[in-house]
Amino acid sequence: MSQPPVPPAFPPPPRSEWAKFIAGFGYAFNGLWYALRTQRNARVHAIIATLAIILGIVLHISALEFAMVFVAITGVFIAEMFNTVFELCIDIATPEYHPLAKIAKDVAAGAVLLSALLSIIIGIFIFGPHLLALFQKM
Ligand SMILES: Nc1ncnc2c1ncn2[C@@H]1O[C@H](COP(=O)(O)OP(=O)(O)OP(=O)(O)O)[C@@H](O)[C@H]1O
Repeated sequence: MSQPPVPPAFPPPPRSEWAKFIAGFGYAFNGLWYALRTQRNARVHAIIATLAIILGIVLHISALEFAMVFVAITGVFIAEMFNTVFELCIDIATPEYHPLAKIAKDVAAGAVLLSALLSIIIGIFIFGPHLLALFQKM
């Protein structure tokens, strides 16, 4: 009996090295979009990041301060995306309850929490003095 055609596990490899390089960006943006689309925390980070950037513009923070704000924003996103990767890998490996799966997911979530706390501290150090100066002027 003839077998139905098996779909390729991955998209067929692009031809040239340049096409592979460009396709790599496409895959990376797919990953970024997946995280924003499916992860509630990533969307909350995106809203807070936008507000922080607007506040930075309004308060005229320096270029170095902006650089720190972007480091904090990117750090939280990177942690959130790795957390998503771990969750997906754990769900593939252990769809049922497993105490080690629980620990792995909790540790990954802890890393996101840590990066969020760090960004709050950075935010206080950067925006605090500007907001204080603003209120003293009033
Ligand atoms: N397979 C499992 N075995 C044991 N405990 C699990 C398992 N899957 C999830 N858990 C527990 O449930 C918690 C939440 O897991 P879940 O995968 O729903 O993550 P989440 O934080 O809700 O994900 P999201 O970031 O998508 O909202 C984990 O931190 C872990 O304590």
